[in-house]
Amino acid sequence: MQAGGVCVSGAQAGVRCAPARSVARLATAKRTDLGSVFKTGHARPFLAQVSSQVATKKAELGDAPRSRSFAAVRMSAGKDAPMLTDAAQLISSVETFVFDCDGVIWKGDTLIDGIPETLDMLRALGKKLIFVTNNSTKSRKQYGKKFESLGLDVSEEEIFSSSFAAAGYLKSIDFAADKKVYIIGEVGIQKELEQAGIQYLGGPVGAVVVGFDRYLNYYKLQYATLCIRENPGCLFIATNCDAVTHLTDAQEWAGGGSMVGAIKGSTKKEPTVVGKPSTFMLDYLANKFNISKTQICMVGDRLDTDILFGQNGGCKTLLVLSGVTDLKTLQSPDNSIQPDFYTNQLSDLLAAKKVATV
Ligand SMILES: O=C(O)COP(=O)(O)O
Repeated sequence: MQAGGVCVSGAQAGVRCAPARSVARLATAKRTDLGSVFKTGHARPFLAQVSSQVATKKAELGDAPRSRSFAAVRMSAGKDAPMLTDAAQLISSVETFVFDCDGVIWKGDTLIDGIPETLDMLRALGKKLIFVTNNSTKSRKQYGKKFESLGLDVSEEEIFSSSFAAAGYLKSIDFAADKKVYIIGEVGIQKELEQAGIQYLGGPVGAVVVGFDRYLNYYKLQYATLCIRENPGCLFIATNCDAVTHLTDAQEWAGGGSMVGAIKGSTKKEPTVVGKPSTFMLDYLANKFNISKTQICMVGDRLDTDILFGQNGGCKTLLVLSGVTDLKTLQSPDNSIQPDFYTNQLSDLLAAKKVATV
């Protein structure tokens, strides 16, 4: 278990992660609060680095590196995606909506405008709703509580997180019962591994799972590196490679891709990615609910994860501009990932209701 910045798993048991408490404070700070957070002693150099990354991040957004471990990657033929003008037509053309969470449903812990009404409308129209998040910090059960705390009626069975995907992937390959997993990540991965009956404390380590980890430190990097480099057959699994995430709605923060990038750097190995855009979760849920993927509309705010995920699975795709992708990035000549449609935010689908009631 890892709690409050103390690492109590694997080789680094009991090691205090110096900047962890400050990171936790920073996570709840608005941009204007950063000054007071900076005054904390040991956090200053660390936070100075964070601040400069935040300043340059927006310019980098269209350039998130893609893992080569994905299955086939479908790119559109360089034609700009049209803006969604007929929400009713899109809604009637599919049976299921798969929603990304961060940037579509919420930003950090803040609900995006119009979400409850939009979900209610889609449910009233008989659509199946599924929520898929690359953020591995929570288990499906914990996400259920998050939805509830935001006033959304979503059941655990409708939620698929990359923490769940990591455990599901290991089960799907019959991960050896006598081997353990070493986790760079937070409690969500631990809980999902427990649920799947997979051990993650001690050795021998047969797989390293890397997810978003606010308590990352050098010892964790070193232990994961040793396992991957020196344990014969040790797997390197990434929950996701997202460049940024929303710890708060006030700014974007270094995402799970930064932790995965560190291990790629030290091992020179490519991970098996189980989160979006890998189709592992899509295949799983399509199979579980017996849904044809052509009857799914994938809605997301990221091109290189959500939209690619939908396209890799043969789904319709809708990009919303309420998250990390802006219109400029979508329409940049450097962007080769074009959704079927784009719109400002999910609640634009409510236009279908207006049409129906006129
Ligand atoms: O927070 C992340 O890294 C990604 O989360 P998302 O898949 O819900 O957008």
